Formats: sequence, C-alpha cells, structure tokens
Amino acid sequence: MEMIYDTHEARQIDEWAKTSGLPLEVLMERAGSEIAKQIKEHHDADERILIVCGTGNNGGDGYVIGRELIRDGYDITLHAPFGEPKTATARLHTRYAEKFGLVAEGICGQYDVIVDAVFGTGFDGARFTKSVTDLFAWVQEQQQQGARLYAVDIPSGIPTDQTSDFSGKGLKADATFCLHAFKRSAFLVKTAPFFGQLKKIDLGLPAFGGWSLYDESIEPLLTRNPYGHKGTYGTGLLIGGSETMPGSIQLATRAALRTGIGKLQVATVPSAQLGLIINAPEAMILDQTTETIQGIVTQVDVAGIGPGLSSEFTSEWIDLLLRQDIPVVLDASALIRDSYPERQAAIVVTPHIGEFARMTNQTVAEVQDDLFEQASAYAMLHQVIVVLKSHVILIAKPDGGGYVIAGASSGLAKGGSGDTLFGLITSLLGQRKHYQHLSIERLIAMGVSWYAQASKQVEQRMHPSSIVATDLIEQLGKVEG
Ligand SMILES: NC(=O)C1=CN([C@@H]2O[C@H](COP(=O)(O)OP(=O)(O)OC[C@H]3O[C@@H](n4cnc5c(N)ncnc54)[C@H](OP(=O)(O)O)[C@@H]3O)[C@@H](O)[C@H]2O)[C@H](O)CC1
Ligand SMILES: [K+]
Repeated sequence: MEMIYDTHEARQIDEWAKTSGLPLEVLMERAGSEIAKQIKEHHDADERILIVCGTGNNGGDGYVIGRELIRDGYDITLHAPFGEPKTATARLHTRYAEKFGLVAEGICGQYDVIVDAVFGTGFDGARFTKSVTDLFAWVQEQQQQGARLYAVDIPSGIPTDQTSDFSGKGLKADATFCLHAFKRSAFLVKTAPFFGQLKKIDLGLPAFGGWSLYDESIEPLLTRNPYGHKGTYGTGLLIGGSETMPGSIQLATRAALRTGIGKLQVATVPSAQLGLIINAPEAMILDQTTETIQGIVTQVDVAGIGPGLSSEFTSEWIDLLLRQDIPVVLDASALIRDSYPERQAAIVVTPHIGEFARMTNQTVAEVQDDLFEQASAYAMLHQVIVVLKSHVILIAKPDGGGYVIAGASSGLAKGGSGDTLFGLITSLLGQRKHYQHLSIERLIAMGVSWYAQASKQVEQRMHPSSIVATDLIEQLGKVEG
C-alpha cells in the first residue's frame, strides 16, 4: 500500500532515516537518480531540458537530476532564479554536480521538458512575491508552447497538507514524482488537478504514518467457502425508505444482495415493499415499526439504517440498534447523532461531504480544504469509522489513520450511489465471520474498492453522464479482482 503523508510525517521520516544511519544526502541522491531514470525512459538526449531549482532541498533534488542526465549526454540547462541552495545537503550535491559541468545559467528560448524543482514541502504560501509569480507565468507560457512539465515531490506553489489558504496559483504539472509517499494535497479537490499523473519514487524507506492509498486486490471478497451455507455469510437488517423516498432502500437492498450477505431483512414502508417484491425478491420484507425492529434486531449480524428514511422514530431505532453487540452503519437521515455510546462492535458513519459538513457544523469548503484532518478528528473523537464520500472516498479509523480510495467513475456523482455503497458496506460487515482475517477498516476499504472498480468498468460501455446506480450494482458481480 502507498503511504500518504503530511509535512510533519515527511519530516519525521527524514529524521528517522538520519538517526537510523541513512543521511539525507543519500535520500536526495536516490530521489534525483530515480527521477532522472524515469525522464530518460520518456525523453531523448537531444531534447532541450530545463531544470528550475529553488533554494531548499527540492532544489537539491533538481541538481541530482541534472547531474544524472548530463552524465548521459543530455542537453541540460539548470536555472536557479533565487540563487544557490541554502541547505547543507543541497549544497553538497550542488558542489558535486559542478564536477560534471552542471552550473546555474540563464534561460533562453523554448524548452521541450521543464523539471520543477523550485518548491516542495517547504513552500511558504504566505509569501507570493512578484519574482515567484513571474517565474510561474514564464513556465506556463513554455507549457502553452508545448513544454512538458514534471514536478519534483509537489508542483511548486501547492500546499502539502490542506488548502484553506491556497491562492489557486501554482505550477500545473503533467506528472509529479512523489518522493517516498504521496502528499495529502494530491487528493484534495482544489489541488489535485495541479499534480497531473502521480508517480511514486521509492526511496527505500519503511512505510510509516497513518494514511495510505488503498490498492490491494479485492480477490478475498470474490471467493466463497465451498462448504458454506447461508448462515456462513450472516444476516443483515436494513432500515430505510419512506412514502416519498421509496427508491434508495431498493438500491441499498440490491447492492447488499449482490455483495454476498447470506440473508437480508428489510424494514420499510408499504410503497417501498411493493418495489422490493418485484426488484429484490431474495430479501425478506418487514414493516417499519418499533415492534418489528425490536423483534428482529437480536437475530441479525449487522444493521444499517438511513437511506430514504423519514420517520419520527429514527433516533429511537438508532438507539435500539446501538444497544446490540453488532456493527451498525448509519447513513443519510440516520446521521443525526452528536455522540455515540462506547461499545465493542463498530459504528460506521457514511456521510457525503455535505452531510459531513452539517454533522461538524462547517461549510463544505472548510471540510474539502482539510479533508484528512476533518475525517480523522471525527473518527478519533467519537471512536467511529468514517466513510467520507467526496471526489475520493476516505475511510478514517478511530486511531487517526485511514485509507483513500481514488479513481471511481465521475458518473457516481449522482443520487443513488450513496445508497448502493451503504448496502454494500452493511452486507460485508454482516459477513465479518467469513472475513475474520481482515480488520474491519480493511474490509470496508476493500468493499469501497470493489465499488470503485465496478464503476470504472461500467465506464467502458457507457458515458459517465449516463451511469446510474443500477448499472453499478449489476457490474459488481462482473469485477474480477
Ligand atoms: N523524505 C523525502 O521525502 C525527501 C525529500 N526531499 C526533498 O526535500 C523537499 C523539502 O525540502 P525543504 O528544504 O524543507 O523545502 P523546499 O525545498 O520545498 O523549500 C524551502 C526553500 O524554499 C524557499 N521558499 C519557501 N517559500 C518561498 C516563497 N514563498 N518564496 C520564495 N522562497 C520560498 C525557502 O526560503 P527561506 O527564505 O524560507 O529559507 C527555502 O529555501 C521535499 O519536497 C523533497 O523535494 C529530499 O531531497 C529527499 C528526502
Ligand atoms: K516542485
């Protein structure tokens, strides 16, 4: 799994390497050489390559890249608009690069490739001087004339952790070589478009830190025990639907049935019951009353409540579910609590970004700016698992870390997707016994990954604008792992 760091974690791993005997000079050497290798794979020695270096270690990486390319006969111009690097590590590499004839010079004419080694994680967004603005404008002109732009670690001008003060100004790379770990801003809505293609550069350091990009195979979810029976795969209870919103519980039910649950009980209103008889005859249908819910809740392995629900008893039913020793999934209309009881079994909340903003008394923009921290803070404070649905999906763990699932189809940005994901998550948690070897958060991450992969496959046969939740549910069964 690929790690996602904030500035603090990036500094910590440097410090760890240093105290463990691996100096920063070596990390810089690895970073620069690996990036140079990748540039050589895509560009010939006769292309004009410009490396723009800043005064920190990001600039130092640039000197190593230049040296490695010049050594192989590439046509390199190194430009240091703010003067020579100031850090001891970068200066060491500057001196060494001089031995290969790499010295800073002026810029002239059009370049084929520009390497942005101006600012990395040390950029101070509060200082946007005219010289920085002019440099960015010049690089953008070069791009308009056809230059390809590669950023080292982070595109210059882009913050690392959160975007509340982001001016919107920064270099927009075709690809970014992310050193050791991705940085959080590569997944934030305002800054992600500046990164272009993300390319991870391995510096040989151990994985460390709280957040990672989930990229594991979903194979375990697609395999079944040949000796199992319906009891092996648990019984789920879904509570949702109302006279005015009968559709969402149908989608949730169908998604749960397509993702392996052994038995499914659905407590809903009469108009939604009719739809379920036709569209999901495999589910068992219950009346949506306190008595029925009370009666069934002791017999199920998981309960999910919320989609399309509109009842004066919602809060009472949530309490009822939380008193059982089973995982509980809260979605949509059931996202109404500001505290949760201490309990052994997991509580999972699955808000979209607007619901999460309401739950935390913030604006959507405030949540988007600091997505990781916001999700973590809620999960840690309430000791719940947060599945936060935005342009990426974050699964925040109560211990402060979490998983990011990226790459789902843009076609999912419409009604019905959340109901589908809710049904899928509830179904998988009902099968906990079968998936004992996975932590609950990994099981959820794998489920979200299943959903994202299915959406990508639907895109192969229809335009994202046309994709509806039903297409996705049908595709779940065709994903190959
Ligand atoms: N483990 C790793 O991932 C490794 C990462 N490396 C690289 O190191 C950088 C971080 O290096 P750092 O020196 O901390 O910071 P930067 O190079 O990004 O920037 C600091 C210099 O930039 C100047 N600066 C900052 N903001 C501005 C601004 N608004 N205007 C002008 N100049 C600015 C700053 O100047 P000061 O006046 O504040 O001193 C600094 O000189 C990381 O991103 C990686 O690329 C290692 O190479 C390998 C290990
Ligand atoms: K950079």
